[in-house]
Amino acid sequence: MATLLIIDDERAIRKTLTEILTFEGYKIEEASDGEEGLKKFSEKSFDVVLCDIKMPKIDGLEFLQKAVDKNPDVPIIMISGHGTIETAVEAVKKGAYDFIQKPPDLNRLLITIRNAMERNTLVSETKSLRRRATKVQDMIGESEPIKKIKETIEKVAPTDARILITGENGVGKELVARWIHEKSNRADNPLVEVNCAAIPSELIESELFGHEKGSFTSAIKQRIGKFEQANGGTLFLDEIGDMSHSAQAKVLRALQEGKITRVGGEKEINVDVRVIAATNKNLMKEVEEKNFRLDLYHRLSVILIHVPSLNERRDDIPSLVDRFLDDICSDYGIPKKSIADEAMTSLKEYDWTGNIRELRNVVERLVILSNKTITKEDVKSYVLPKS
Ligand SMILES: Nc1ncnc2c1ncn2[C@@H]1O[C@H](COP(=O)(O)OP(=O)(O)OP(=O)(O)O)[C@@H](O)[C@H]1O
Repeated sequence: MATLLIIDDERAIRKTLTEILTFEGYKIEEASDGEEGLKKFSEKSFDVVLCDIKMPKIDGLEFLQKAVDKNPDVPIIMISGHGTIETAVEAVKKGAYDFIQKPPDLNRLLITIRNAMERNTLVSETKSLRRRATKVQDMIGESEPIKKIKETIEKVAPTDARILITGENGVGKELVARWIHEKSNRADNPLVEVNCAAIPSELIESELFGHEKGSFTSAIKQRIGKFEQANGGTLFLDEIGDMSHSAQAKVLRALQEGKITRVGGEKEINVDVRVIAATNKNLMKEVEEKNFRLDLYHRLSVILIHVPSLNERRDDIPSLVDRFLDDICSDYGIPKKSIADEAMTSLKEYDWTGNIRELRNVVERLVILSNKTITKEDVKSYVLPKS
């Protein structure tokens, strides 16, 4: 549900706006002056902010400036009373999305909010495009398993075969999926990622297949699901082992027929999507325990890629550490720190239950806390042994 922040010192205006917008299906938070508004704005994320211009303490313009500094992506609509229209125009020049006049005209208000939300989606879509334009991170490692994974990627990427990637958390499953997409004929189209474990089971179907307006209480407008967004490209279903039974059935149908139906809709929509799935679970065990459908398992696992844990390929640790030192020091804008041989040996022997993600965090910690050269003592002090 979209959340709006209304900042106005006039209680009556806040009350009216809240009533109207709640009725329209928005979730509303109120603030009675710019200061309170700014506090809420910093604490939570909002889809749109409505802000009065004339207020005590921090006024609308000052709020705008500070809010834009904090998060330029949230559209702010100014509410202007008599005599503040010029200020409202100025506010728009300074980054406000638009303004509406008091007393607010209902239609104009709703349209402005809707447009603002749409712009917001565009902004995030452009960002994800930009992210896509940046190069996929190198896959570091010369160990036998990594070499084999790289060879497999070369072979399977150009086909449309579905791939199941298995391995513990933080081993690089997502990176493997990105490389497969990058080297496929679909690379110019989107790679859309869904983390099935992060989405509540009652929302997963709408997330994957979209919904029609009004199909359930919070479905205030039509929404395009991830399958449609990934059309022509790749859909990466991460943590597939956590998907609900009913979503599994629908995904199976989408894979069998290449068609989906939005939640609450009737129309069948053709989708051309290559699915790559990943899981840290033993899916066959999930099948035996009846948590996962065998037919879906077979559909997803034409090619299996297992990414071994870092503890099983310790030879890759030095080159990973070296790359992370490079990246982190350049992010911090400092000369690259070096690492003593003995310190590297300690890192090679450490128990990396958190895999590569943990290794990167540890290297970042060492960069921050150590002097020019990371010593064995640094590793001893800052990388605590696991019991
Ligand atoms: N071979 C590699 N070379 C360089 N960086 C890597 C490599 N493998 C993984 N990483 C980095 O380690 C981090 C974790 O990798 P990734 O997110 O791909 O793991 P994952 O297995 O998908 O984790 P999860 O199961 O928790 O989603 C990322 O920042 C990734 O870029």
